[in-house]
Amino acid sequence: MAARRVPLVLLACGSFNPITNQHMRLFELARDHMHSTGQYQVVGGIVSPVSDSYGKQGLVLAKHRVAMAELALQSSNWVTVDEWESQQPDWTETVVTMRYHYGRILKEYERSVGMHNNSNPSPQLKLLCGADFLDTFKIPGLWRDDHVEELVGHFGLVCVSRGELQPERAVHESDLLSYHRHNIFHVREWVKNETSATEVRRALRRDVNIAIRKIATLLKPDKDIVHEGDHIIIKTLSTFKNYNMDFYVSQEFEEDLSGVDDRKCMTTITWEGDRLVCVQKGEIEGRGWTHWVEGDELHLELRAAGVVSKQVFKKT
Ligand SMILES: Nc1ncnc2c1ncn2[C@@H]1O[C@H](COP(=O)(O)OP(=O)(O)OP(=O)(O)O)[C@@H](O)[C@H]1O
Ligand SMILES: NC(=O)c1ccc[n+]([C@@H]2O[C@H](COP(=O)(O)O)[C@@H](O)[C@H]2O)c1
Repeated sequence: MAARRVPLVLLACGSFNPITNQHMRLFELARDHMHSTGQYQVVGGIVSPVSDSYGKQGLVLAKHRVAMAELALQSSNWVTVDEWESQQPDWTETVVTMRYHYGRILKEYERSVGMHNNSNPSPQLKLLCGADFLDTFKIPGLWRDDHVEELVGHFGLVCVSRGELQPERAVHESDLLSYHRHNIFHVREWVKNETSATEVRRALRRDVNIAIRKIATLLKPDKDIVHEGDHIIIKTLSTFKNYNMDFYVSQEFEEDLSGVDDRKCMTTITWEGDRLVCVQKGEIEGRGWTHWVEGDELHLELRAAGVVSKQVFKKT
């Protein structure tokens, strides 16, 4: 009788700032590879974005990184985003995140064993990473030795090649990694792919047209409104762009939206009862918006060429 395969969950920790299609491909490559060993059955994948306190330059707020990852992974039936790490008040070391998920996975398994009396092998959790991640083990002071030991000795690593990096060499040059090499799985990505979150952010910064419009639909912005008589400032704060609208009620002004979606228009904002109504005369017919408050909610209706979209903001 064939030995039963070990159920395996793959966990990827990182900034996901933002998630890219290469992150999603990592999971697919790793799953195929682990299945090809004949020992494992990959039963799930987890994307775990770091918390805001990681403090890396340009790190977008966790709620946006999580929201983008959730949308990106909607089409996957086995990889999900987990918010736990991203919501921790302090930066969480990777091994601590692994312990948390493994504890959760084991509890679930024990519950199912109790219910079905099954004799399947216990599940395992392995860290899924790119070759650049493995290279960071050798940076002095970045990783505790006992953490690396636990990571590769107890859990295990599935490492996907990235560019010219040589993860096999990194393992060979470390006594600790070499000792646990049987628990480090190397996956070769043969398709040359230089996608990186840094490059995606750079492209977004430089080309605000198509990319920013697409990303804007994924963001959850905050609104900060300062209201002094007829002078109103509405700040729309999101991670890729902040936009300030500074105006006097009933006074037409030229609105420069070049940092948002590359257009200028002549804008007038007036009160209609307790609703703030904006008319934007420019390239698109019937463009404008209406803001109003209902209890704890700020409502925004956006209009353009007969199309209406709505946003609701919760008071914080
Ligand atoms: N193109 C890629 N090939 C292999 N691994 C990748 C690739 N892109 C990301 N990864 C891996 O995905 C994990 C999470 O990556 P992370 O969020 O740090 O993205 P990143 O693209 O490396 O970001 P940045 O460019 O900002 O450093 C890491 O283990 C990283 O090595
Ligand atoms: N000692 C540790 O546990 C340790 C050290 C450095 C980075 N990391 C993790 O590696 C990942 C690195 O992500 P970035 O490549 O986006 O910086 C993050 O998830 C971070 O938490 C962990």
